[in-house]
Amino acid sequence: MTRPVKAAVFSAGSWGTAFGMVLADAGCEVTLWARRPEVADAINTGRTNPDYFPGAELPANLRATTDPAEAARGADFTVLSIPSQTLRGNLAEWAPLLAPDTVLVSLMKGIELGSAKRMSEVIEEVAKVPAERVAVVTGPNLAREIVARQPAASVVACVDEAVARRLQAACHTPYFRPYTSTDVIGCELGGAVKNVIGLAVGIADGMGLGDNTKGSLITRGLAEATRLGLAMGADPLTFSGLAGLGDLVATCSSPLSRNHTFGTNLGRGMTLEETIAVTKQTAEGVKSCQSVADLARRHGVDMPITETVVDIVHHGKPTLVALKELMGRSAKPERH
Ligand SMILES: NC(=O)C1=CN([C@@H]2O[C@H](COP(=O)(O)OP(=O)(O)OC[C@H]3O[C@@H](n4cnc5c(N)ncnc54)[C@H](O)[C@@H]3O)[C@@H](O)[C@H]2O)C=CC1
Ligand SMILES: O=C(CO)COP(=O)(O)O
Repeated sequence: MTRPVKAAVFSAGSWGTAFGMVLADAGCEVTLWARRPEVADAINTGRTNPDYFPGAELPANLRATTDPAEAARGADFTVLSIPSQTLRGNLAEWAPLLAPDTVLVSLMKGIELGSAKRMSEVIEEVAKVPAERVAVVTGPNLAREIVARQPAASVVACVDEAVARRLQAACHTPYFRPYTSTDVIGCELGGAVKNVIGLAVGIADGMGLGDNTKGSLITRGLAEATRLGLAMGADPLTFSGLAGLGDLVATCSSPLSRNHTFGTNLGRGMTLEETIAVTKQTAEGVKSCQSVADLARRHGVDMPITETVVDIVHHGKPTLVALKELMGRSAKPERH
């Protein structure tokens, strides 16, 4: 008899809990690492994570612990779902605890500030593992809808296709349909850039602008992601898939998106400080817009919407001025 696949998920936030549930529903034995003992207790005794998903019942094969060594022990897959900017520090602590040969799986949609590294690059560097042992899950996967077991598709990417197929089997459920890819670069860029465009669309929504603006921002945002991807060696077709267009559509249409909501609050006239104060969960685009803009500059790629988001969010540029400048750039042919 073959033993069940074991998965460790760091941590018990919104997407960590939801993806842990997906893995458990797919038949894995899952241990979530929670920072706070009350969260681990609620999961183990009440089968719920009330801070994130009040009322949602979690499966019995999803357990939680505050002990990272216990979570990591014997895991075939070690899933990482924490804010991108904390990954390097946290993983340095967890690396000595990781099961030998475990596959590290990033759920994170950010780019490291300063280094401008993708999450899989940070993982390879800190855990000292080859690219063949690092995978990425990305796509239109708003955690709250996943916890409600509403149908969604996703992409599991690894440079080693056999590893991607193993992960695909480990997280395939009647409501969660993962597709494999070997384009890790494209998948990670798709996730990081869509958060920045989600902020831009949120700002436009908050300013009271309509669906023509939204359609324009999504499409030209996709062109920015594709251009950056091409410059960095990604497959441009990845951006018209789930990791690109699919996630842009979900994020830019949904009030469940933290990036979209963050932008909407800014667009309505809240200050950055006020917006941060009312944002309870991770909105990766707020920091990653700077690292995406940095990547673009390093690769000589023009990303005007991304630059505009940086100007509004970090340099306090008034939204109307930023909009006028964005629309007033020199006329061009439509290119990706
Ligand atoms: N929530 C969603 O719908 C989705 C989120 N993602 C991505 O998943 C990643 C995680 O996001 P969420 O789970 O949504 O965020 P969250 O804010 O709901 O949860 C973050 C988790 O990280 C923990 N954490 C925060 N700071 C930490 C630190 N310094 N050290 C260790 N742990 C820390 C928190 O306790 C919490 O458990 C992000 O990169 C996000 O872009 C991707 C797809 C869907
Ligand atoms: O990545 C997500 C959906 O795929 C979640 O988006 P937010 O991080 O903006 O909530």
